[in-house]
Amino acid sequence: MNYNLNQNSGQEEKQSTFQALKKLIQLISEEKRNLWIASGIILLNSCLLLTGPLLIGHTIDAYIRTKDYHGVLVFSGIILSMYLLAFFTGYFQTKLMGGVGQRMLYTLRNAVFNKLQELPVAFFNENKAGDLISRVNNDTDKINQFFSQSLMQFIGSIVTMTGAGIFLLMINFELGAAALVPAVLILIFTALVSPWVKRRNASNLKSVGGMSAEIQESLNNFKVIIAFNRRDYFRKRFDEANRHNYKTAIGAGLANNILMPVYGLFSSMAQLIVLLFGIYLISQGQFSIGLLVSYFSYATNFYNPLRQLAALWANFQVAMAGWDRISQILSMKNDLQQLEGNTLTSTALLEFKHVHFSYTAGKEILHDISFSLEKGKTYALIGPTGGGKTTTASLIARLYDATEGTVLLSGKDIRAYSHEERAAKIGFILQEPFLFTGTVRDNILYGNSKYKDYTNAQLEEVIREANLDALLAIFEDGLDTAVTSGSDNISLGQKQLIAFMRAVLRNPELLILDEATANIDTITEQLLSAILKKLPKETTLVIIAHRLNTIENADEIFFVNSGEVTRAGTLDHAMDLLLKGKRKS
Ligand SMILES: Nc1ncnc2c1ncn2[C@@H]1O[C@H](COP(=O)(O)OP(=O)(O)OP(=O)(O)O)[C@@H](O)[C@H]1O
Repeated sequence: MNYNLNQNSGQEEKQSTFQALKKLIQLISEEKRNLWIASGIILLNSCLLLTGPLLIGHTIDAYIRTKDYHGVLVFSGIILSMYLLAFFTGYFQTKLMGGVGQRMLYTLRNAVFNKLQELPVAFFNENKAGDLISRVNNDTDKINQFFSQSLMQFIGSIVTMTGAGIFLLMINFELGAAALVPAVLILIFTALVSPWVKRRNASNLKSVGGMSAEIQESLNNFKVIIAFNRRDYFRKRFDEANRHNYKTAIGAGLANNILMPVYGLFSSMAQLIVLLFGIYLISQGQFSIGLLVSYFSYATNFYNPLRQLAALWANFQVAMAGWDRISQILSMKNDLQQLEGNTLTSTALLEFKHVHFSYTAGKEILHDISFSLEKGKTYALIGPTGGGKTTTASLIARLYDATEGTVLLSGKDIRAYSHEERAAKIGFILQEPFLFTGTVRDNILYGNSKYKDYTNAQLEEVIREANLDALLAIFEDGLDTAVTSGSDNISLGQKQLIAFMRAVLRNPELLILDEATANIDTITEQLLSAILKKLPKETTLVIIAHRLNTIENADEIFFVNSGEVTRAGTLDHAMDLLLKGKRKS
């Protein structure tokens, strides 16, 4: 599956506006009732507003011209009450739709965020965090804005226009038909320019995503930027992203506003038609002044909402462009699926059978790899930088699936295990451990529900039994030591220790340490090796290390170079291979 959102035009983009809207409404199905109520109110409001001009015309012809002031007063009262009712129902509907919009935003953001949680590592390799944040934050808000502010006006405008159109035709068909000709031209124009308007808005949302990615990257790397004094470089990069966003925003703004003057022009044309044709009909004795006043009112009731629709239609296109970007994420599927009913085919704890792997199509990183790991043994993966050690370990932990060949865990295809089963069996300490804001305790217990209700004293006991107490003692406040976002208050080595404790406490059958001691001093490193020696004897260890002293106790050493894994025999032989490999590269 192509996980790159900016390359993947996605099926979602090809769907019609109607299909897109249908899917969006499905996602917020629990709001359907409120949408119906609000639509009912809009219908009532439009009926109230539409009967107004008819009553005004009637008041002029029946009471003002005959000087029946009692009738004028009664009808003025009726008209005023109708407008007041329309005001209160309008207020209620605005309140209702504001709630709908906010709940929709909540549901959408949850849906997108939950989908992100389901997606594999490959998805995050392909997409920048800043762009994803912009989709979760900004694009969902565009949809909220349309639903909370524009949708009901949109429906209201259409209902009012339809009603006014019917009245125009009913009062005088020829005059009505003539008055509606400009509206037909407007519809054709709108249908023609809408795809262009949507494209302009999509390009603007994309550039907002790009800018957000730029900000995220420079904030993440601010220490390097300051240390290398590259502020100007990043300023320039941000300026370019900002300029691009500015240009696309101007383009989108132009597209969104182009409808307005065109609609205005056609509305004025319609009024001129009504005036000239109406005067002609009065001169022929076929029309009264009262009717012409009502007629003008209906023509205004038809063309004013139409003018409003120009702005609302642009909002709708922005929302649909946002929805396309969101539905691209929602349509992504995790291709690391669980296989059904797999039988035992190997006795080893883990086995690679003719495994090939590519991160991107056409560039193979691992070539036809076969090896097996036995229960309770310690293995080391050594090899030159970029040789494929982390990639091999990532396939052992099923962060990715092999492009070809099979990985077996306890004799079964690794794809036959659920994510929970696999995570319980395999512990992986990454090169760059990631910690969450909280305490050392929160981070140690991350993904480990077994001890979540333990008191600190009970947990300390468990830590002592696992021989990890000397590591915990390194932290000033023990389990309560604060870890802040970005974990800048603790050292890289300390981060590795927390990741180490986290993995060991889960008691996995297979523990992978990818350069897990690279930032740790020699004495603490010896402490870690002692802990590793005391792990349950059936635990299998896979250690990736550049420092060879960390692997001297390995039962077997694999040499990983240029995407090939070979048995390296003794430590001396492995060092020989490593030196040769380095000389070659
Ligand atoms: N996410 C990725 N997308 C594309 N290519 C990648 C990705 N990660 C690694 N590679 C490529 O795969 C190859 C093997 O990388 P890998 O990280 O497995 O090497 P390594 O032996 O662990 O190196 P090191 O000792 O520096 O950690 C490299 O050529 C690298 O450029």
